[in-house]
Amino acid sequence: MTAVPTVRTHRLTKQFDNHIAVNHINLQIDRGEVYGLIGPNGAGKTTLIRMLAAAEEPTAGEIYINGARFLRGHNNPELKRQLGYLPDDFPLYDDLTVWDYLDYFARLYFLRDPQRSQRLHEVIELVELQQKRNEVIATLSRGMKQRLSLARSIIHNPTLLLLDEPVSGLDPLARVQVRNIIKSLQQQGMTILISSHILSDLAEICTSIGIMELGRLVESSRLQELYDRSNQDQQQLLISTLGSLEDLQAFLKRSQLVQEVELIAGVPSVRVQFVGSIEECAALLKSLIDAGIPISNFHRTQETLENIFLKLGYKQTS
Ligand SMILES: Nc1ncnc2c1ncn2[C@@H]1O[C@H](COP(=O)(O)OP(=O)(O)OP(=O)(O)O)[C@@H](O)[C@H]1O
Repeated sequence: MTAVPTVRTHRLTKQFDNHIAVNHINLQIDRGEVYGLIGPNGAGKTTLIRMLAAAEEPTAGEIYINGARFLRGHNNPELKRQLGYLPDDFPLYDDLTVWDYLDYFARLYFLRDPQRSQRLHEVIELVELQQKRNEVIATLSRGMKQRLSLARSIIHNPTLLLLDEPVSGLDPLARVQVRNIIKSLQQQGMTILISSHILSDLAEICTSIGIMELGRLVESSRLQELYDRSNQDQQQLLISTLGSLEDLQAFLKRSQLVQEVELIAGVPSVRVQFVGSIEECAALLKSLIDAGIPISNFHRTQETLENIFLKLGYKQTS
């Protein structure tokens, strides 16, 4: 029996006046995935996330969370209990302490003591705000505030966490901290949907990627599949030798699968554009060794998610 996906949508659509912001989207996110949603400004990511979070009513289509359907015009309390949502502009209450703020939200979810206090300790530890527990929110840095918002969105231990641009405006260290929290939540079994324009961050944490363009989901794949597909067309190899660079270059140029060989300044290495499969790549390495060329490094580089996105040719909205 196949497992029920955590999120499934069927022809999900949102129209604002004459503008279709989300257009017949069939999305599936399996349990335990970290699903990265990317796409240019105005592609419809926020609108899609808001519909999944029950913050926006769809114009048409269906949403299923863990197999149960969101009912139109119904409060869906059981389903909402399974959702955590961090919008990109959620207000914090500056005068409250970290503890009181989280306690307030825990009460909204009817968590009772001693479980409520225990859960507060857990999430405060997870987002590393133990030292700031009794500080008022106004005194926190931007990164700390974002970690606190993340703690608020998971206080009720949801199965699905929806994060809309959670790292925008954060410095590199603060982004690492948020990434680490997301990794911990995934290890605890949470399914996470995250939108971001910082593709290098998504590449670090995501298991799958969806690309939106003009309201449509134009790509939805496992991250590894995207990498494999992009590597099928062309790969870059970095090869170093202890011997003569000229011999190495001449040998490589005889291979029909090598399109270009470029010397790298200052080091005994070449950069090679290679158009073969991974097996042919292994065969190239073997042939170099068989030919007696002393190879000291042979590295097949991974295309970045950013390059894959650009190579796929997705365009900006107007
Ligand atoms: N409440 C609304 N009323 C009218 N149009 C809206 C509304 N919300 C969003 N839109 C429009 O729907 C389209 C999709 O917007 P959305 O915010 O979902 O895109 P996005 O991919 O999240 O963009 P960004 O990356 O800039 O956050 C845009 O053209 C936007 O102007």
